[in-house]
Amino acid sequence: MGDVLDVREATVRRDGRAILDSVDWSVDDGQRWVVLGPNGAGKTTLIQLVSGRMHPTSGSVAIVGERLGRVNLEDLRPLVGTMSAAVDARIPGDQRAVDVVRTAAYGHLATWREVYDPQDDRRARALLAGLGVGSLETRLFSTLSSGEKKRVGIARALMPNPEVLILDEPASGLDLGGRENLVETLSQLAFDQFSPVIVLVTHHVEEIPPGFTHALLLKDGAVYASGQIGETVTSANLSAVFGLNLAVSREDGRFSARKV
Ligand SMILES: Nc1ncnc2c1ncn2[C@@H]1O[C@H](COP(=O)(O)OP(=O)(O)OP(=O)(O)O)[C@@H](O)[C@H]1O
Repeated sequence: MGDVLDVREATVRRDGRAILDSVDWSVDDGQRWVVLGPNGAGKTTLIQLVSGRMHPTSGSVAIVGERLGRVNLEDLRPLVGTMSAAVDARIPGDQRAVDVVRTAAYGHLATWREVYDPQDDRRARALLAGLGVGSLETRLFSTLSSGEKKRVGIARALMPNPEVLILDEPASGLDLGGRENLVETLSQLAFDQFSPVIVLVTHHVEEIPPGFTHALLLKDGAVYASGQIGETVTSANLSAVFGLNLAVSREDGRFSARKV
């Protein structure tokens, strides 16, 4: 039983089809997970379950011991911070970076009152600085580059001090430099013992930051493999999941994969 996330035989049915099929997943404190799988494998659906945005059709999902269905989804949401393109798209562009982050303390997307707790203010600025965008705190969100927006989005997700940080394809759309810089920042977060549990959804093994400990491979809505990252992100497993012969290698904590 996972003490932070506990998913048991979770099935989600849509249009008569199991888009998530009897998924078991246990996540404990201190773990950093990557979720991999081809398009349509069910990654987004699983993330919606464990961030309290959707109920399973059958089976159970518990977040820090609180089981979906027994508590209000609204009460569970502050436990999970999410950074995704979908959340980014809802952030009003006329908000300053620091406001985008500190409003998250109250679950809002935009400033709705002028007076903030100075502690929130300090925390928002410290998170921006920690993510390397401290100098941009007064810039309007709409004027930030894609990479800068992603860093502000991660600071925002961390603001309520969640138990779980979910990063849904954080490197998508970034150029090579932006990706490498973000992977480095995420690696620092992964190695930081004070970071919450981290779940990273990605399509590319090159985007797995050093320091990640576990991997979950999804195929056709079901778990194909799950466990320690080195034993799970293997040539045999990825070849089976993606349906082509892949050679996976790992150097200095970084993975790469190519067709053979
Ligand atoms: N509301 C819905 N109704 C019907 N089918 C759905 C619904 N939501 C998702 N699906 C289907 O469920 C499957 C899994 O979708 P999901 O978005 O979870 O996959 P994913 O692994 O995140 O894919 P991608 O990598 O393309 O983002 C897909 O085939 C999708 O079309």
